[in-house]
Amino acid sequence: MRKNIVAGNWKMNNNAEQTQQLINDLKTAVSGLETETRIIIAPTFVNLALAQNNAAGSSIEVAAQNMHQAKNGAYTGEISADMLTSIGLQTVILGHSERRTYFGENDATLTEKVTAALENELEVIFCFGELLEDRKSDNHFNVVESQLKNVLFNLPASSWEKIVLAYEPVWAIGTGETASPEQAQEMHAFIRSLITDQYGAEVASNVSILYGGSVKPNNAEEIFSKEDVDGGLIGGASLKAQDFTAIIKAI
Ligand SMILES: O=C[C@H](O)COP(=O)(O)O
Repeated sequence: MRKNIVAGNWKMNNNAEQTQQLINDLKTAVSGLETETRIIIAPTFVNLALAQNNAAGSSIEVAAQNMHQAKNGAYTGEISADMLTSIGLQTVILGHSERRTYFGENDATLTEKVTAALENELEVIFCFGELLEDRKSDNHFNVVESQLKNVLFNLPASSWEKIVLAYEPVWAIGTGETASPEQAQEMHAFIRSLITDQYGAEVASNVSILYGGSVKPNNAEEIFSKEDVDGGLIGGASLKAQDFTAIIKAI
């Protein structure tokens, strides 16, 4: 049975002190919550170990925002899957649109990254989604289908236990504009149907599909109420303990 997940992608925000403070605030806020929802935060690389230590003993899981596909070697500035698991991390976000846009990540790179993550037994939160021009030209289903098929559909069915999907229409990220709950549901149902066609109903029904793109306390409940929306990948609103907690409570 798939789980609801609320994951906060902190992006390039919060120094060490702010990381510690936000985790402390979050721990207090979620300590009394009776929820089955998985709560994940993804601080910047340099603060992952600190976050891991601070979150220990709470229900907050820590994830990385990215990793390199190589095992190790001369890749200045990069971080390997083994380095992440060595500090106790179990989850990595891959394929975020900011990585695709600003750092040139594409289907080929992401195939390598997903493979390396899974080989190291990391869970992958795989992000994908169409640009505004794709939606305007009614090409959004094709774009999403190819992003998924090119990177994930060669995996064996067993690997899907370690895959979480995050549909993030690029036009809704950080813009204050969200997909309507109906648009999100329409796309999430389409994604689940693609997985059903490729892997069968059991795999499809067990995959958590998160929505990301300007999810806030005031719109989370309506988006999360949709049948195929299993939570969210939250950017801006994950930087305030109160807002992030309100979003967790909205499931
Ligand atoms: O990873 C999170 C997404 O990019 C959403 O960011 P946002 O909530 O600031 O729009």
